[in-house]
Amino acid sequence: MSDDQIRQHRDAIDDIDVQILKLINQRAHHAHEIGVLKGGGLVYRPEREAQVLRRVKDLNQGPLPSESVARLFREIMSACLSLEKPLTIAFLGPLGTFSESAVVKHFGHAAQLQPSVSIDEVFRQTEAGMADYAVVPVENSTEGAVGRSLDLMTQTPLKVCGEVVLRIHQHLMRKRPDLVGITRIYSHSQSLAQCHEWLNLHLPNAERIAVASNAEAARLAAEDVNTAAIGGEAAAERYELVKVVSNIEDEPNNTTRFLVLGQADASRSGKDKTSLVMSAKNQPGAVFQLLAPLAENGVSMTKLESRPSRDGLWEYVFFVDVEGHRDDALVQKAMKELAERAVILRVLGSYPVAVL
Ligand SMILES: C=C(O[C@@H]1C=C(C(=O)O)C=C[C@H]1O)C(=O)O
Repeated sequence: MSDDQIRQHRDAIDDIDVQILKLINQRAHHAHEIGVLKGGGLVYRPEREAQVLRRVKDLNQGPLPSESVARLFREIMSACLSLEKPLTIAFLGPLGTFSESAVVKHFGHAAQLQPSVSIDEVFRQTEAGMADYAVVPVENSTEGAVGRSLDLMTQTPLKVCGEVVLRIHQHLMRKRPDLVGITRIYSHSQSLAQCHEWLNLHLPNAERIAVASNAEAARLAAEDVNTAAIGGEAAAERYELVKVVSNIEDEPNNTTRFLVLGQADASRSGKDKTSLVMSAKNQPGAVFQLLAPLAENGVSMTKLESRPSRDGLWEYVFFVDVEGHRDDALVQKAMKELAERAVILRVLGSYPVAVL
C-alpha cells in the first residue's frame, strides 16, 4: 500500500473522529440532562446500562467483535454517568486485586475506586453511605462460595443490583525472572487453592503462606528475592514483579462471580436474575419441599448454596438465585408460596444478568 493510500485512510479516520467526538459529547449532554431530571435521586440505572450494552451488541455488524463494542460503550457510559455524579465503589483492596478488576469491568474507568481492608469493611462503608456501591466476590468456579460475603449478605440492608463475572488468571510473580531459590510463596488462600496442583508439581518444597490479598502477597514478594507471589496482572504491575509463569490456575475456565450492592436493586431489564436467602425447618425433606414452588411455577434456579446458620447449631440458610425479576408474575407467585414454607425468606435483589 502506498503512502498516498495510507494518507487517504488517515484523512477519513480524522473526519470520522471529529464526528465521533461530537456525537459522544451530544450523548454526554443528554446523560447530564437526565441527571438534572433525576433531581438528586439514584443516577446509576443498572437495568438501562444492561439494555444499552445488549442493544449495541445486537446491532453490531462488525468488523469489530461485539465484546469490543460493548467494552467501548461501557467506557462511554461510565464517562457520561460521571457527569451526572461520579460513583464511589468500595471493594476488597488494596489496589491490584481481582476485586478491582471486577469494579472496572462493571463500572468503567470513570468510577472512583475505594479499596477497603476487608469484606466486612466494604459492606460497612457502603451501608454508611461512604461509598455508593459495593462489589464483593461470592463464588469461584473452582473453589466454591466466598463464605464471608454470603454471611454478610444475610445481615445487610443493601440490595443486590448487579453481577460481574470475571475470568481469573493466576500468575507466579517475583523479582527474579526464574524459579530458582523460592522458599516461600504468598497469596490469598483462594488463589493458593486454585493453583494447588501446579504448586505440588513445580514448587513442592516452597512454604505456602496465605495473606489478606494477592496485592499484599505481591508487595511482600517485592521485598524478598527468595519469595514469590501468586496473583493477577494488576498485582504484578503494581509491584513491578516479573510474571515468571503465566496462567498457573489448575482449572482453565476459572471464573469468579461478584455481586454489586447498593441502596436499591434494579428494575426489569428484560433478562434478569433474583437472589434470595431462606432457611428451612430442620426436618427430613424440608429442603426439597421448600424449593418445590420454583419448579412448580417454571422458575429456573441458577444457583443453590447452603451455609450453616450462625444462630442455630446444624441449621442451614440457603442462597438461591433464580432466573427472572421479582416483578415477573411467575417469580412473584413462586416467592409467595416459598414464603409460606420457609422460616425466613429475604429477597436480596433483582438485577440484570451480566452482559460483559
Ligand atoms: C443517562 C442515564 O444515566 C446513567 C447513564 C447511562 C448512559 O450513559 O446511557 C445509562 C444509565 C444510567 O446509569 C439514564 O438513566 O438513562
